[in-house]
Amino acid sequence: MGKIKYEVYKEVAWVTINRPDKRNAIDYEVMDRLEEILAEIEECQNSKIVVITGSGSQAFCSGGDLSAFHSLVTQKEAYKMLSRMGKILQKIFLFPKPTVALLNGTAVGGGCEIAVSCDFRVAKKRAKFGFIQGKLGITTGWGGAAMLYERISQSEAMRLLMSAKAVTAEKGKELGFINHTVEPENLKEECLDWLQPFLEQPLSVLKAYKSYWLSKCNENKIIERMDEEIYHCSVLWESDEHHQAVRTFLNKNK
Ligand SMILES: CC[C@H](C(=O)O)C(=O)SCCNC(=O)CCNC(=O)[C@H](O)C(C)(C)COP(=O)(O)OP(=O)(O)OC[C@H]1O[C@@H](n2cnc3c(N)ncnc32)[C@H](O)[C@@H]1OP(=O)(O)O
Repeated sequence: MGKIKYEVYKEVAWVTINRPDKRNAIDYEVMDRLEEILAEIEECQNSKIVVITGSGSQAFCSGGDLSAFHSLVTQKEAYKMLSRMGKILQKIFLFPKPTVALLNGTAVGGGCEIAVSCDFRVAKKRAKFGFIQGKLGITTGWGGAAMLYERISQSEAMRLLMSAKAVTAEKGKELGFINHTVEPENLKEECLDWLQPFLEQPLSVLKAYKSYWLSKCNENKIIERMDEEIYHCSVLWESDEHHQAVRTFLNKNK
């Protein structure tokens, strides 16, 4: 089984990051497959909605693979990786079909950026999420802040980003970041139940409503703000604080 599982089931395209032993961290192979699968889903007439989730019961996604990206030292090296994943999240944010992040567990760092790139977030009860990048001496690096400011209020978005703290799905519901919570036992079916009213509409209607939202967003402005954020993260990436924080994490189990 590859690092991403993809199937169409009950008119939903299910995309599952499949690295549970690494808390579904994103590496270059995951990026390769995400690019391929998103292109396939865009053309597919058998799916009306895209759900992105993670394998296992512990994590949705723990962000960038710190082992894989530890070798990126300079701003230029970091920017190449960050901008590649940033383009993937731009594609998800601007995707013509409705998109859903199904948080099957913890979402931290870039994992939250994947979640915020989706139109909706459905979370397992007691899941936690956190834009924790500040603890690594960087900001969000895949455009997550720009997208978060489109999803919830400025002050709550800024609080999540600047505090770099993980919060519960219940708190996320209060903020309007989490749209629905489901019991852990039957995530996929409960998520499908919540999506059922959407699935009763023709794909053409769902795509039209998504396009009205994207018109309001001003796509070019979103892309510009995401690119600016990605560049700033790549500059911070070079800092000793960031490299030390990554070393600390990678040495923690040694
Ligand atoms: C690239 C930039 C990007 C961005 O913002 O644009 C980012 O995402 S920066 C943020 C990067 N992510 C992190 O700092 C999170 C690191 N992981 C954790 O904090 C924890 O693993 C957590 C909370 C996700 C889960 O904790 P838990 O106790 O359940 O698991 P372990 O920590 O014991 O981890 C199990 C196993 O997975 C490996 N792991 C977890 N996260 C990552 C990761 N992001 N990259 C690489 N490897 C990861 C961890 O090392 C353990 O491996 P093992 O071989 O079993 O020791």
